[in-house]
Amino acid sequence: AKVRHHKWAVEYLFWSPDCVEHVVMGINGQFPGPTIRATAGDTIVVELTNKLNTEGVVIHWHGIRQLGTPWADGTASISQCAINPGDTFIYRFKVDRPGTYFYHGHYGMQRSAGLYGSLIVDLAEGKKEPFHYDGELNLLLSDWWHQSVHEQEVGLSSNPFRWINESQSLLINGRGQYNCSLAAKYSNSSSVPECKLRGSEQCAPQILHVERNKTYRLRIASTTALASLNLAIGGHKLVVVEADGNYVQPFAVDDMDIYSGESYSVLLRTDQDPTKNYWLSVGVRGREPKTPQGLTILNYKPTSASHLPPIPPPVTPRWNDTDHSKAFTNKTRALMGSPKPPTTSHRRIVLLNTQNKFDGFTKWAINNVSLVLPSTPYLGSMKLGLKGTYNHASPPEKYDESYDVMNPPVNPNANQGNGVYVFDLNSTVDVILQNANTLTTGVSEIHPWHLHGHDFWVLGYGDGKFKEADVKKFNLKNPPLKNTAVIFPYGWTALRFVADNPGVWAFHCHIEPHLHMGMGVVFAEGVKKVGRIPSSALACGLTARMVAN
Ligand SMILES: O=C1O[C@H]([C@@H](O)CO)C(O)=C1O
Repeated sequence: AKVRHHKWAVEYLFWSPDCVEHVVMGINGQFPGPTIRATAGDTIVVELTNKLNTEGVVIHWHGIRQLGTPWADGTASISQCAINPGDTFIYRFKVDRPGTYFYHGHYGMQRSAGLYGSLIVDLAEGKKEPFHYDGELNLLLSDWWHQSVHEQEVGLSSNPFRWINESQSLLINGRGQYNCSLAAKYSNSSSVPECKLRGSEQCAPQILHVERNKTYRLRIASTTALASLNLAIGGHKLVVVEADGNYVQPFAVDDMDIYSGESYSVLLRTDQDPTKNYWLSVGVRGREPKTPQGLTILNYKPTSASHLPPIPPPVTPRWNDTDHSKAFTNKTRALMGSPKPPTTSHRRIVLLNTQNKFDGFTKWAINNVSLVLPSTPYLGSMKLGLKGTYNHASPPEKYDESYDVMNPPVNPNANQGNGVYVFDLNSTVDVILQNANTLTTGVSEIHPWHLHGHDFWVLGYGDGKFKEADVKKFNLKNPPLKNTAVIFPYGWTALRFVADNPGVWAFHCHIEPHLHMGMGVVFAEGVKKVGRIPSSALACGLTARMVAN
């Protein structure tokens, strides 16, 4: 096993992700940040210097469990203090399992500002993937706004509330086209002109070059702020083989959904006419798509990449065709031989997701509590037994049974809080995520929930209110292991995990403005067993005083 050392500077850059120049949060002069590549068992060291001048920063390694290093999880107010301007923090952690991952900012809305990149862990030497492939292509998907993240944040926390609305563009590896379209000539209604790109522009699509009759592994991760996406490649099938770093029973689809926080590997067989090129398209699901598709080209060598595909890009399924999304999601099953969940759990918590008001401000709340992070990070507070840094009462384990999930809340007023769900170390926990109607009649939204520090088994999805009888329908045979799972509109999702990783862990909606509006909870287990926390992670709030003494 190797130690892979990286020296990074986070800074604002002028950049044109979608051919319009704005400011992005980049790393070492690059947007997206550099790809980290490692082998399972390696140790990754990132020496991160904050060159933002007027704001703190942290980076979360999404999908890496941080076994034994909970202080390296990169969540401001939870695992560490934000790194101050000019300071350097050293992230040091082991990548114990192969898979497709990514990293991103986890302070304020810095992910929306562009602070992200890919993290790919190869199999340890001598080990074999359960599938064959000849080549690899990497796609990191995101959405992009022209309004600055600071303006977005202020709008979300203003009264009256100002929603960020839909993004201006979708980016594939940080590249999209706003004022023009690669596929303008196929569109009869489009008012945008054909893009005239030379290929060297920051917004020029990254062409996917392939050879005929080969199998490619596409590694796809979504770090969108808001959008749920659907990806398709004209004329080609996609065979899904990995989800969130875990192997799945392979299944073939014409198009696939990917929610923010998810990652997949799909196999692509280049078995089509090699004298042509093909569109790869990415479109918005679950919200009325006011954002044009993200596009790039699958180019068969030696055909010229400038030959536009003869047929229009794949049409994204209708945004509100939830059955299509459910059909895809329900196909995901763990690969035979994968670890199975314990057959029973020690504790079940039910988390109602609602949009609420607090003092006139629009919020999201979980069991009527909207999360406000404390100024002293939990990990240090809890390890050192500090009092008064967060709500010590246990947050609610369920919601009022009479609550009508099909209608807007009768009493829309939520509380604010920052209590912790503390689990017995090594206990098995079930979480039922219960969706509901927003403040608007007839609206329930998609929320992809991401758990830090663990994978969970997805035991099932259902419509309406979760009932005790639904337990009988749990899939205990081959539930997929994931770190992010969606709740569908007006539905529930059941998860099971083993609380075996001493630390304090965020569990939240991966839609960044929703988390900003309070849509998250905090889990903890075995904190007394956590090793020595580096003092650089404790340099704020009440823990700073302990370090000073
Ligand atoms: O949090 C949100 O707020 C808006 C809308 O509900 C109110 O404008 C929206 O679509 C969200 O996802």
